[in-house]
Amino acid sequence: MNPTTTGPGNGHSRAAGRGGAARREPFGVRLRRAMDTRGPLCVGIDPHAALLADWGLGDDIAGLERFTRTVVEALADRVAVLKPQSAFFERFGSRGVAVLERAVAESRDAGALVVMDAKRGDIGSTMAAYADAFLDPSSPLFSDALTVSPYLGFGSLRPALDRARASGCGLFVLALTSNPEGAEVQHAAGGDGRTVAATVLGHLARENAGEEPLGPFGAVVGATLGNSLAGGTDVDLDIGGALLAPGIGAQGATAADLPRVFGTALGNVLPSISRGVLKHGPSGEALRKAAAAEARLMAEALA
Ligand SMILES: O=c1ccn([C@@H]2O[C@H](COP(=O)(O)O)[C@@H](O)[C@H]2O)c(=O)[nH]1
Repeated sequence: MNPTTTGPGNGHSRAAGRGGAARREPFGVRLRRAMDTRGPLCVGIDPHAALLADWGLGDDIAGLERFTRTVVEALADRVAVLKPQSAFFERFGSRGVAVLERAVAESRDAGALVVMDAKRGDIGSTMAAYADAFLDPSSPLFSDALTVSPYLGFGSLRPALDRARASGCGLFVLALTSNPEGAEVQHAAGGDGRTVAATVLGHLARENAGEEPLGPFGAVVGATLGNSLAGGTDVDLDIGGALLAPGIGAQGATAADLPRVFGTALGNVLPSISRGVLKHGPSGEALRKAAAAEARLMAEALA
């Protein structure tokens, strides 16, 4: 992470407008550049009730507003990616969503890429509406990328895949999640004998084929997976897209786990930390120091 970075690092300029009348560079190009110049780190904006209390804030809209503004002002001009967790905003209803809208716009204006962690997934016709909500440049929640769930069938994501590509955006598709319960679905074998995770990753590799330096479609693969991918699995993480790796910090994984989990795909990993950085607030300076230290650790681990 370059602490002196202040300009837009996301291929988006005010001149082009937030939605961007000019054609946006593909997400994989923008993400690679952001990781290379700002450091390979995604910081999650997860305003847990417990964190609001730790920061001396109320579990109310004013607390949510202050928390979010502090994180965006401290980090959006220097970290590669910010990842607001939509659930923590939705729980305050429309006023929480308004805070989220401002956070997305201000983060992007300050140069961070925004991955909206909303984990949407539905039948194709409804996926088209989710694509309108998060991947249409005219939407108030327009983000650089969206997390999506493939468990209604990878093909049900088609409207979001197409919209993301057309808008210069990306998707992160759940493949091997960081929580222990994920294995019962993701390691299950389908009719062809392949695990669900391998099938999802195979689809992503095909969608990204020919895209350099990274395709627009990434996978979520938890940093918590330990040795579970070491030999004897059908999982291939070389999908030509980024691997968003949550689970570092509060969920127990560390930078030292990354080489073991990701093997030859290590160079495409985007480590993600929420509480592990946010616990250093409410001081903006302390948040910046924590994020810079994590970015350094991650860069070393991925080198
Ligand atoms: O497999 C997954 C997918 C998403 N997440 C999300 O990342 C953050 C993790 O927060 P920490 O405080 O760093 O544990 C959170 O928003 C999750 O919903 C994940 O953890 N695992």
